[in-house]
Amino acid sequence: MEYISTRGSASALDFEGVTLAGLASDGGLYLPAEWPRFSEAQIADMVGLPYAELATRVMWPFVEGSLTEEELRSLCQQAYGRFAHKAVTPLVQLDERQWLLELFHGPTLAFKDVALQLLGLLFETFLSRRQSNLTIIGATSGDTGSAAIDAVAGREGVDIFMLHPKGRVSDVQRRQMTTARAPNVHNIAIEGSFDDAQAMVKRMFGDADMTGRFNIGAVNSINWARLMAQVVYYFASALQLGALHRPVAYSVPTGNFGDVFAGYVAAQMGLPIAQLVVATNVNDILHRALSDGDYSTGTVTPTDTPSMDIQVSSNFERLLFDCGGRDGAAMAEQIRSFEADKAMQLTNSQREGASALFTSVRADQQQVLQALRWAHENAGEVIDPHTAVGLHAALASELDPSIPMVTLATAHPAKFPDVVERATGLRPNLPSRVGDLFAREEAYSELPGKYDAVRDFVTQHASPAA
Ligand SMILES: N[C@@H](CCOP(=O)(O)O)C(=O)O
Repeated sequence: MEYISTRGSASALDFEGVTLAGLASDGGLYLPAEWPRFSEAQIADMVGLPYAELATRVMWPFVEGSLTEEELRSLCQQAYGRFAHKAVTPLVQLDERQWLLELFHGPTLAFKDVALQLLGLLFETFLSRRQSNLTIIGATSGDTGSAAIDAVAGREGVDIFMLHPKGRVSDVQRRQMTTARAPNVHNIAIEGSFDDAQAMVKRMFGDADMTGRFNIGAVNSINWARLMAQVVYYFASALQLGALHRPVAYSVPTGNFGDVFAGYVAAQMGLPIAQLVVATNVNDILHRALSDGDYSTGTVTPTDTPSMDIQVSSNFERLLFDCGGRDGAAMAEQIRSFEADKAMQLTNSQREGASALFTSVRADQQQVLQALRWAHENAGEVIDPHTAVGLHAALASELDPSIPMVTLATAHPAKFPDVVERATGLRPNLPSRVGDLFAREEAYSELPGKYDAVRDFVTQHASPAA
């Protein structure tokens, strides 16, 4: 499989190349040169497979040429063997129509583990093959940070620098990152928002001095391998719900558009998906873009759903590129003008292409609390506030009620105990697998929200390229 950049001028790479590169050298995001498509018979053959085997079948077309099928199978077995539920991503029924897809049974209690547990192993495999090393630079609004740290802490040949917006993640989220004590882990709290952190990460990939000295790598969903691994749970859930006989719809709480873009990829591969509902909080750039074509940033408003407090959604570029005719030069120009004006209008073809599968709903804080209460009172389920954003959107959907609607339950409720308690009166307990989180000592550095400060910190602490 060959991968091309959304901005058209970076060299095409194979799967190993894109996994280690993270972001393309022209600032774009990598995508497969064409979508692999399964036949109905191939999809029917996947029904009932254990998760690791299903993951091997679904991801094989993307990795072929860089791994053998047996190598991929072994990595999937290792990655998904660490999950606390045998099904890895179990479905829970809420009522006749509404379902939850629980994605939080990994080590750090959020959907990010599904991809990052595998990505850690992919890095190890490719780096030892090349006898090389990697300086990972990542940004998190709460969940990616701990999942990435868990995946690479203590691994040979990898340093990780994780930026989080100071004071804007939950206590559990922060502690999950800052209590991980391994010499290759560097947590940095920056002044500013997640968008500021994400912008610094992307800037470092374009900083010739840094890329000349270090092998810079990515763990955010700008890295194609992240999205690829997230495609699998759409297959797992849709097949369980009989998607070969009736399509399934999904409501996806999202900030960086990666999780829902993985659903789009599943649909391109032949999975019968009726609709993807993009669920946002009041930081609603995606909702405005999909409903009015208006992709303009505003100030980030801190909410009860901090992981989604994002105004610049990296993966939206992948959708615009794919729906807009895959014109790299036009995409590069559109992004240049967005970066200058902090605003852009979607083209007609981008709007039409997106509307074939996507719709969107925005949830304010009251609606989030109501959805939390709805799940508890109607189905006896305690959900996290991000999942509640998705559930609010799922309940608002006007789709044919015979189509099952699956809300992605992206995080464990115990990551956000205060909000859950405010809505339901119940304070969820942390599962024992996170251990004595509140007894452990924290360690992190604080830096101003300035690129130069982050660059100097990385320069001082990272190992030079090998
Ligand atoms: N919501 C994320 C933000 C980063 O998103 P990613 O999917 O690109 O890693 C978080 O919790 O950190």
